[in-house]
Amino acid sequence: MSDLTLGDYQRYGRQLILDGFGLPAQQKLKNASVVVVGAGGLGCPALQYLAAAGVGRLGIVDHDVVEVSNLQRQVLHNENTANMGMPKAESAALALRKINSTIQLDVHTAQLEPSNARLLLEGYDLILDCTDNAPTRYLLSDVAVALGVPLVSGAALGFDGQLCVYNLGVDGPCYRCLFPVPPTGGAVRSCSEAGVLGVVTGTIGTLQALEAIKILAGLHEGRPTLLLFSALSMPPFRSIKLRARSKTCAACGQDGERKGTIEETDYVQWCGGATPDFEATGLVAGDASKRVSAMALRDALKQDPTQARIIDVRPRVEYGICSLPGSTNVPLNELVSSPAQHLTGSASTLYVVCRLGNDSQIAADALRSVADQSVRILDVIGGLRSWSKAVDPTFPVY
Ligand SMILES: Nc1ncnc2c1ncn2[C@@H]1O[C@H](COP(=O)(O)OP(=O)(O)OP(=O)(O)O)[C@@H](O)[C@H]1O
Ligand SMILES: [Zn+2]
Repeated sequence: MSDLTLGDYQRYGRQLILDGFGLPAQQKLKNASVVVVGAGGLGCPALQYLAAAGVGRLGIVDHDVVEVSNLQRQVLHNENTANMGMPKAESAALALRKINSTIQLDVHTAQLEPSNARLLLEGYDLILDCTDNAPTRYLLSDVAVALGVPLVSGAALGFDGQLCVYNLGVDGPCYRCLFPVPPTGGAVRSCSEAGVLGVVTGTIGTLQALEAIKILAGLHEGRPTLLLFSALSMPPFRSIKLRARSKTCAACGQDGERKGTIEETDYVQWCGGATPDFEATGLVAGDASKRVSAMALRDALKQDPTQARIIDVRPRVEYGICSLPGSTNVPLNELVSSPAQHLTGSASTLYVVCRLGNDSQIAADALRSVADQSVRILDVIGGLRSWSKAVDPTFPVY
């Protein structure tokens, strides 16, 4: 006997009539629960389609608040919720209730951590990883293994994306089977550093919802596959067949030594520490012999602009968006490959800037390695983000 209401038949009619879907699949969706961790670029489209398709219970976990820079791709949020600084989990729920008021939403404005992960995620049939950092990816994978539920994982950066279902069925691999050790710090870049196209997160997030619906409705073929998406290639999709679960995997293998150790694991440390956050106000101390605040750069320019040369190491496309007057653009890779070539001019101090204050440190070190004592080389803490916060509010933030 169907537990669909008359309204359900009307609402889901277009998928109910699909051959191979029908009433049985719709009922499975109605009785199913999915928790989506991250209500950002991937989580928003995923949640949107899961709610619209009638997944009976959706959990939303995100600790962050909505900002204007999210609206380019995080399609459940809007200008009002950004201006209010509303938590993303609430903002997403607000939009989802307008799409489908018949489903249950569990809103968790919380950061998923080893101490709360089991509690927040247990009781759901499936987990969606829509986050953007390695520690959370490992944590989610370990919890999915511990709870015995599939994990649909997405990632997007620049023009590229990835999609994979972990822990599927009896022998589907987990994230650790594929990546037993975390990538090294330098290899990991975030969307805020490297940029991302909204349609790319939209594509991957939508595919995450599709995988989830297939699994819940019993339509998934069950073969573990890694799907790679590259928006600038034609065709844009490639898929790689994955091996079954690794017997030696620390999490899901036979003697998995990590089993039962989630709460005791420092995932951030294991992944090489937190990404430094130089959302500077200009007040960060730093090593005074090597680093200065944006305000100190402003003062130096006021005092004697002829003695301050500014090298901006951002990529050309970013320099084209906005730049400090009098600065020279030398993208980081060019500078690092031949630093001596850029030690020209008569200024006594060379200031190195970038967007957030990370690349400028690498560039300043490269310049110091070839410079003599006559020139001081300083990088600007917090980069141009700090310049617009602490010195010139009319300078664009992007
Ligand atoms: N451990 C975690 N617990 C809860 N939410 C998380 C966790 N790690 C990441 N997230 C959330 O995952 C989402 C990732 O989405 P996305 O990268 O599109 O957003 P963003 O971090 O706001 O972007 P940007 O880097 O441009 O500021 C974010 O909303 C972030 O708050
Ligand atoms: Zn494994």
